Amino acid sequence: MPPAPKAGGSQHAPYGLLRTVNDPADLRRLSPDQLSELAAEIRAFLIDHVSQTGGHLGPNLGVVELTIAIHRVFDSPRDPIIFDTGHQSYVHKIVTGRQAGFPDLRQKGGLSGYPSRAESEHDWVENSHASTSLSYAAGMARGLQLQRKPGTVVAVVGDGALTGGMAWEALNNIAADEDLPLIIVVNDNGRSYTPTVGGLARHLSGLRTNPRYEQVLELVRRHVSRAPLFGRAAYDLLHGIKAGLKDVVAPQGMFSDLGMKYVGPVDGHDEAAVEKALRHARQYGGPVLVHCLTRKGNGYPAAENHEEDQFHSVGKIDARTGQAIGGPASIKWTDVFAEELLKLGAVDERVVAISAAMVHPTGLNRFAAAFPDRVMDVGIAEQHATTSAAGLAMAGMHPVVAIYATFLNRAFDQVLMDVALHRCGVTFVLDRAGITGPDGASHHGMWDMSILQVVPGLQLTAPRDGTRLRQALATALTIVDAPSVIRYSNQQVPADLEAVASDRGIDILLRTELQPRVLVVAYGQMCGTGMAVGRRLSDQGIGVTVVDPVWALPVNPALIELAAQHQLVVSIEDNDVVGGCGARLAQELRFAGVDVPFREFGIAPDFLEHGTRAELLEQLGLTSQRIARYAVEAVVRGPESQARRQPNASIQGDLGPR
Ligand SMILES: Cc1ncc(C[n+]2csc(CCOP(=O)(O)OP(=O)(O)O)c2C)c(N)n1
Ligand SMILES: CC(=O)[C@@H](O)[C@H](O)COP(=O)(O)O
Ligand SMILES: [Mg+2]
Repeated sequence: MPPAPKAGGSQHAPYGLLRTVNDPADLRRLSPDQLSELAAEIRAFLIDHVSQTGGHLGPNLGVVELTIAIHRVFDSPRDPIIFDTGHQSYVHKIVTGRQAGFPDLRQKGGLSGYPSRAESEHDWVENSHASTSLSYAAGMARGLQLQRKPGTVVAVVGDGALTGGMAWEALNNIAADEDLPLIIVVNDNGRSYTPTVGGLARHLSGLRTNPRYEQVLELVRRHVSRAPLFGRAAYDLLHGIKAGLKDVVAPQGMFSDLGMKYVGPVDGHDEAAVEKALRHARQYGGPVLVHCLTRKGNGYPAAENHEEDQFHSVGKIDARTGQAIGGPASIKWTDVFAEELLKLGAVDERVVAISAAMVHPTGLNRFAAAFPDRVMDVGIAEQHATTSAAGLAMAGMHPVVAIYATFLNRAFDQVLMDVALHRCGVTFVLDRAGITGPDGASHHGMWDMSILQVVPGLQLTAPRDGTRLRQALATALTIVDAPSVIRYSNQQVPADLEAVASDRGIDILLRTELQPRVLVVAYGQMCGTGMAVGRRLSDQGIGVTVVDPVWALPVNPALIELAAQHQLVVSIEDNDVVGGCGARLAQELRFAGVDVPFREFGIAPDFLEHGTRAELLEQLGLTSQRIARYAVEAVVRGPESQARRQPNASIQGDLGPR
């Protein structure tokens, strides 16, 4: 049990031993007692800091001893250490010289919540999308081999990430290469957010034989090595006993069946035991899978006992109690979706819901409680989720795939070729669309409208408020011959924004008395910004119309006509500006022969650092001030006045300061 942080949260208590650890080499000088003390200090450090900043507290409390052991046995960065998903890399950062950065964890300009190559030579993979580590590791190990470089690649992969398809593509390859210098450390805490699902989870728990398997083995090893038989005979005897034991005490793991050397299961909170297993694995020389049993939130009862997700990801909390700090939870888009799906599902038995290991975060938990056999958690398997949804639709159901926008990226081909090609009525509800903030580059849901707008027949809406979300979900369930997409952010739901008129499905939010010169087309939550732009233009005596297309894809012909009645069109979206809905509208105008100056405002085609949503929107110039300023100058001095500042300016340069 770590020393309890002092009342009132972060005291940044002195961490005597921890302060002496500035590099992994410092770990190798510590005695077993000091290692136990260090683990306790690291736990206290994590609770002390992450309770202040928010972050992945539970996963990191579960890998304290495991990370220490890995850094004592292997020599990072000569031995590259890859963390799958990367949310459990805080301990790795703590022991690789970044303790001082934790007060600014996940804040703009501060420490990333994931590995960061800019931060350290010990970090390799920044992508927070799960199930990729074994592929990176296989490639790196092959690279070391081909260059005849020394070094062993270590991949730390969770039981949840192992349910992802890429992990099995990699395992298939790795198992066939008996010389690959690769150690796979399975961090098996039995959970993703909730208990990990599927046959693999069952198999892993089957491998969690009682620890007696290792003890019995140790006993046999000790006595056999003293027997009169020596050399090969002793080894064969021991090997035969061990294999027999494994069959008797533990089911033969599928990893061994695949040809992988399997070591474990090992108590992942017993640093010495993990170290021993890793040293044994390293001696083997080829790919080895070391199966470590851990507990998410270990050592912090508030996390261990947190039923929903064992503090997988927390906001600011009271370090002593684990209670959330801050005002009453505001109504999020997810809450509105959860409530509406429950209502619609109660009267429409076709509705089934699919999640990729995120039932709670996507708001499906209430539907699951009411209709347990109509929610499928497929594990971290977005591609399977998408194509199995196509299968459900073919069987006459109406599947609703609830998924974070950024994670749909990896299922694009399934949306295109498995859903849309077959005209399947599947509804995708994309949560965390747009700028999400603290999770950084691979978590912003900024590409969905760009990649989805090329899918033939796909219908997409970005609701501007809760009422439009409810209406959108009801409409989506009537679309039975094409994929339908509803996307919204991780923010709280704005107040309803009623239209002053509607024109063939287009909601007109603002129309000045003055002859309208500027048309502002705002998508989703950016309608608020669109209205602010409209008010600024109106205050400057410029006639303006602000509209919400409601269903953004396919482009509504009424919007083309509306654009033709204006001198300038400005689109605003919380999506990559390249290939987004604005770009698609501009293209449709061109195709329709409507020659009106057009400027799209969106997210620059770049990988955005972590920060708050507001900070990043400001940085991107996605503000009403900047957009209105552009529109005024374009209308008053002509769009050419807004020509690119230099002939070869890239899109990024045009969207304001980087
Ligand atoms: C492709 C993808 N889908 C979903 C997620 C969201 N996610 C982040 S961590 C996590 C659970 C990971 O479970 P596991 O690999 O067992 O790691 P643990 O948190 O248990 O240490 C999920 C589903 C993700 N990061 N990537
Ligand atoms: C690591 C990961 O992918 C998730 O844990 C993610 O950080 C959750 O994001 P939210 O906090 O927006 O649910
Ligand atoms: Mg897990």
